[in-house]
Amino acid sequence: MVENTGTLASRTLAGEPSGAAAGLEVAAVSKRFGTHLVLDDLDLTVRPGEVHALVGHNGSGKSTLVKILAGFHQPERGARGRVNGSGFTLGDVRSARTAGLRFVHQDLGLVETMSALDNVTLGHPYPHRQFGAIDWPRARKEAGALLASLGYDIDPRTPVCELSLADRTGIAIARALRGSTTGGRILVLDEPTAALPATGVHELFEVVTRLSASGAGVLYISHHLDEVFTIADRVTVLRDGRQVATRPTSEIDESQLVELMIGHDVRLHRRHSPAPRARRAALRVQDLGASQLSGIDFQIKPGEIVGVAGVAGSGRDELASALFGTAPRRGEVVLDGKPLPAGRPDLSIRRGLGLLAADRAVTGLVPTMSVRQNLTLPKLRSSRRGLFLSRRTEEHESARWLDQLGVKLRHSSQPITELSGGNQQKVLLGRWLRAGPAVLILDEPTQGVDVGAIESIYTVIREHAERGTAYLVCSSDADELISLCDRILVLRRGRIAAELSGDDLRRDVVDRACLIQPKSEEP
Ligand SMILES: Nc1ncnc2c1ncn2[C@@H]1O[C@H](COP(=O)(O)OP(=O)(O)OP(=O)(O)O)[C@@H](O)[C@H]1O
Repeated sequence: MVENTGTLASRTLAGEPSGAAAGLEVAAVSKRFGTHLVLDDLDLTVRPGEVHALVGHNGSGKSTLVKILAGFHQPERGARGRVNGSGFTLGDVRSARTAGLRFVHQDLGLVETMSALDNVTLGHPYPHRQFGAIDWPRARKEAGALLASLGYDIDPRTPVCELSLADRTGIAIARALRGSTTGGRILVLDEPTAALPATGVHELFEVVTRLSASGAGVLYISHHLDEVFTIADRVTVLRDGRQVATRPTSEIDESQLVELMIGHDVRLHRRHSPAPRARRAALRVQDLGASQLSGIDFQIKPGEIVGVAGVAGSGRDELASALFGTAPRRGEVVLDGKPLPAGRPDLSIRRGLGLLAADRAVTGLVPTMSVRQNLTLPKLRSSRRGLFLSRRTEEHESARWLDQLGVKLRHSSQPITELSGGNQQKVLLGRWLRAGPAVLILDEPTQGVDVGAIESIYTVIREHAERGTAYLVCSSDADELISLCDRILVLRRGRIAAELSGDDLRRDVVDRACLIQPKSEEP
C-alpha cells in the first residue's frame, strides 16, 4: 500500500529502502478517461543503475503511465515527478525530455525506408561543416560509435528495412539515448521484446545490463515474467490502475507475481482432445517453398490444433503469410479438398482460411473504427437486412463475443484505439472466429496478452476446435504450443525437422528439437 500524504520527498515507496538515491521519482499519479479511472494514485521510483519492471494485465494502466511520463497524456492534478532530484512537469513532452527521460515505444517508431543513420539522428541536428553542409562522414562515425557503445555492429548506411528486428530495437534505443548524458539517464522500454526472436531478447538483455551498469535507470514494461526475473532488480505490479506491490525480484517467485497481477492463482491447462475423426484434411500442404522454407508437407484435420515451433530464421515467421497468400510461395496448398492459388489472400478468406497476423497494427486493426465495427468487419453479410446492417443484431452479437473473450472496455462503440493492446488482440481473434473459417492460422496469438487473459483465449480456441475449426498456431512461446496444440511441427533451417506429440509435448523436448541438430543431420 502506498501512502498518499505529504510532498514527493516524504512519500515512502513499498520495497524502497529509505535514503536510496532516486533517478526517477513520480508520486500521486492518477489518470481518468471520462469517468474511467485508469491510474489511481501511483508512486514509482527507478533508481540509477536499477532495472525496474512494470507488469500488469491488459488494461491495467502500464501504457497510460508511460504516456504520462513521455508527456502524451496529462495526469490528474497533484501528480509530481523528479529526475535526479529536479522536478519536471508530468504530461509535458519537453519537460520530460529536458529532465532526461528517454523512451522506446513498442512500435519502435522507425522510418523503414531511411538509413540507420537517419533514424538514429531523427529529431536531432546533423553535424555540419563550416559552411553549412552536413558533415556525413562525421554523422556516420558518431552514429556508428553510439551503436557500438550499446553493443550493436550496424553499418549506419544500411536501410532500416534490411535490418533484423533485434538491430531495429538497437536503432530505437540509440535514437532515444542520443544527446543524453551517460550519468543519470532514465530509459523507458515499453514491451521491447514483444516482436523479438529469442536471440534478439538475449542481445537486448546485454544492452540493458550494460546501460544499468553505466548508471542509467531502466523502466522495463513486459508481459514476459521470465524476462522480469532475468533482468529486473525490482518489479511494480499494477492491477486495474492500482499499484498493488513493488518488490525486489529476489524476494518473490513467479506464481506470487502472477497472483499479485490477477488477484488469484492461474494455471494453464493442457488440451486433452480426442483424435480427430474426419478422413479429409481441412488443410493439406505439399512441397511448400518460400524464401526461407522448402519441402514443407503436412496436413491438419478438422478440429485439430497444430503448432509450429522454430527459432528465428527457421522459417517459422514466414509460414503463416506464405500459406495465407500475403507472401510468395511455391508448392501446393489444398483447403477442404480444393487447391488454393498463391498470392490471393482474398480467395483464402472467401474459401475459409483466416490469418490472425502477428502484427495487429499493420494487418489487423482498422484504427478509425469502433470496437464493434472492428469485430464485425469480415462477416457483414450475416447481419444485413436488405441493404441495411441490422444494428440490433450486430450489437447483440458483438456483446456476446466481447463477453466470451473477456474484452475489457467501456462500450462497444468506443474507438478500438482506446483499448489496451491485449484487448485489441482479443477483438481481432473474435473477428476471425466469428467469420467461421475452416482453418485459422494464428501467428503469435497471445503476443502482448496478459497471463489472466491467455487462458480465456485458449478456452475460446479450444471450443471452436471442438466444433471443427482447424488451427495452425505459429508461436515463439513453447509453453503456448504445449498447452494449446495436439501436435507440434518443429522447423529448422526452413524444413520440418521434427513432429512432436503425446509425451513429447514438453518444454525441454520442444526447445531441444528447435535448437539441436541431430548428429545424422550435421554436414
Ligand atoms: N485514449 C484513451 N481513451 C479512453 N480510454 C483509454 C485510452 N487509452 C487507454 N484507455 C483505457 O485505459 C485503460 C488502461 O489502458 P493501458 O493501455 O494503459 O493498459 P496496459 O496495461 O498498457 O494494457 P496492455 O498490456 O494491453 O497494453 C484501459 O481500460 C484502456 O481501455
